[in-house]
Amino acid sequence: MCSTMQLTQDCYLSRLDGRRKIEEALRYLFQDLREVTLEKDSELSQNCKSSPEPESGGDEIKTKSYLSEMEYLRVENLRTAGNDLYAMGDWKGAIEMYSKCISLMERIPEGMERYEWRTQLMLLTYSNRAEAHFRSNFLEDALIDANKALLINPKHVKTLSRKGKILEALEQYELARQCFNAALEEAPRDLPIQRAIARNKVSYQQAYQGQFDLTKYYLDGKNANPPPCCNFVGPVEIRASVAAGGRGLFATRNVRAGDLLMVSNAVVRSPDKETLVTQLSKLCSASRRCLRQVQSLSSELQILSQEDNKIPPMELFRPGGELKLESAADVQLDLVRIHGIVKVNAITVWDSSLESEKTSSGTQEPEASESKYSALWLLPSFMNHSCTPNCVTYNPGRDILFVYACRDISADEELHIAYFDILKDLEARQASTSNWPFFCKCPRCSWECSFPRPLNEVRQKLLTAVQKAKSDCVKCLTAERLRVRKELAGLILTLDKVVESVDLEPMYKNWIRASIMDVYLASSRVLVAVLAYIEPGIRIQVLKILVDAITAVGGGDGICIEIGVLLFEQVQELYGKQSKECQIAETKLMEIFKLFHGKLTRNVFMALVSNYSQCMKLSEDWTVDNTELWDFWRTSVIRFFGSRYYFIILRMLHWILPRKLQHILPPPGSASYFLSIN
Ligand SMILES: C[S@@+](CC[C@H](N)C(=O)[O-])C[C@H]1O[C@@H](n2cnc3c(N)ncnc32)[C@H](O)[C@@H]1O
Repeated sequence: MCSTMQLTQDCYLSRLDGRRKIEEALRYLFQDLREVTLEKDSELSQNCKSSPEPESGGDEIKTKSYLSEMEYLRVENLRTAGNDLYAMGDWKGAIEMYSKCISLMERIPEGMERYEWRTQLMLLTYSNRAEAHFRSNFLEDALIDANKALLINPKHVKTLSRKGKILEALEQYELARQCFNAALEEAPRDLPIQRAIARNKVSYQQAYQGQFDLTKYYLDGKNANPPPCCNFVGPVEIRASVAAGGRGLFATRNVRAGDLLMVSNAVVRSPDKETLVTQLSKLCSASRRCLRQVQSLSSELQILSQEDNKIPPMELFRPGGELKLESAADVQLDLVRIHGIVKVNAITVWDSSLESEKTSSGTQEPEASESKYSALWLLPSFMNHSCTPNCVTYNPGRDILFVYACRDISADEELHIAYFDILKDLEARQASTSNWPFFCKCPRCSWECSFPRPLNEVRQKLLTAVQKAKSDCVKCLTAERLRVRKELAGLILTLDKVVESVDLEPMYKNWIRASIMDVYLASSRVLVAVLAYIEPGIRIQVLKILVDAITAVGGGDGICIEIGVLLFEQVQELYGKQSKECQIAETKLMEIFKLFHGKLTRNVFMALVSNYSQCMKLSEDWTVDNTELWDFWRTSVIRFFGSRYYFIILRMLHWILPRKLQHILPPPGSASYFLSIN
């Protein structure tokens, strides 16, 4: 019987090849067996006719479960078709074929003649279907299949390593390690398994111990990609938030500024939020774990959702947490709710390819522009907003979000991040929160609400003065410009004297400074633009004020690092690299970096300083304005050599001067490069 079946199968398959084979097979397989007509192939049909039919009558179970020769042939063909579709990357088609194949095989009872053959085939089909499920993100289904295959043969190497991979995707790194080790025992020289074990070791350290090594990423500069990072859940817990209502994230123990609290990979990302909804819906229908995680997020659709205020178990988010392989039927998520979840929780971040333009990492702003994308991070979605937050987010790219404590936090304290730029006055911050259905009552907002003098008015006046001085700088003649800029330098210090003279605790003074930060920044950027003319001591003083104010209010934003780096460079220049002042400035800058990047080695710290420094030089805002210098060169060249030879001389100077000094010449294309003098 076996040889007849083999012959039939060979006859049939030998006539089909490549795509035609699959198409033919599919057409054939989808027909009811009774309708299968193989007349076209006389040889094959003859063989089929000659194969024995199942015996009629007799034992009831035997006749029902016993497959006809045609059905045996069909089992083989279904499996082959499944494999072919799998090879073509059609996971859905492959799963369908394997499933049909399995249900046919299930009809062969134990003790039958071909039971051994059926067992082997069942093992391979389950194993392949596990892989197809894995590739289409049906992780729990993939695990169920891998388990079934391993029940048949617990030492099947391919299935063991597949199961390890699936378990890793389900964040079960310890169980994954056991699978890879078992596979290695069977195949000690298998390189992919050895590599999987090495990878698993890194994942284990990241997910369970919070050890992430981004050294290479930092040293490779701004165009590098961070390494894959696992989710990590540090000393945090979801609890009811009395202050905000709903839920919030809390510290479970005391943490120090710069400690890593969690790492999260976005589950979906897209430039537009509509696509996020589609992606999320697809993901939820594939993975029950993901569905339960997403379902626990707030949608703020009070009528539709009772989930919004439930406290989900941390196990749901913790790598290695309990894994339930339940059916999808008991958990449902409709599109309206997914829309709500995306609206409330998706964060808009800068695209990592535009790293240099990043001003703040991971601020939640509902509006998306071309250079930004929206993504949904699960556990960080439980963090509420504060205008004086104790946590910062850092997104190095690859949809990874690191959350660091930006100040010391006590056990049971609620963790907050800033949803938007908080270096603004109360009115502007309140305008930002209007995108969300809440009114910020954080200590800073509450204090500013009761502040007797409306800060905004003062800020507006100062800003107008700065703006006027800035435009005067551009319009007036060189000598005049210098005077105006010196006045501007005075303005920022006068402003700070006013703030300093107010009878308040230093923290409140810094809150005021943070609220009028745009004035400080506008003025300080102008200050930086006239590096050559302003006394360096003043510059350092101003930059120090800014760094202190920003760290006091939020513990650090991208801008804080920029100013910190600028301050460090100025101190280096003024006092020398070996000076005590420089060492103090370096320690301070390292503290600031720690808030964003955790603890760093000096090597990495220096590389990061240089990266930021380069980015700032490229960024328009911080570009040193050398217009006066360029104008001086242009007028001198024209005066001595005449306008006829101006361009030739200029080009020669560009050629002769070392790279370091090139900046003193007007760069080609700049306004100062051309002959006309404004
Ligand atoms: C990303 S969710 C934060 C977690 C949410 N509280 C929960 O229970 O799932 C954002 C929502 O939390 C609430 N929220 C965030 N910060 C808040 C604050 N400072 N005060 C009041 N509600 C806040 C708002 O309803 C906001 O739309």
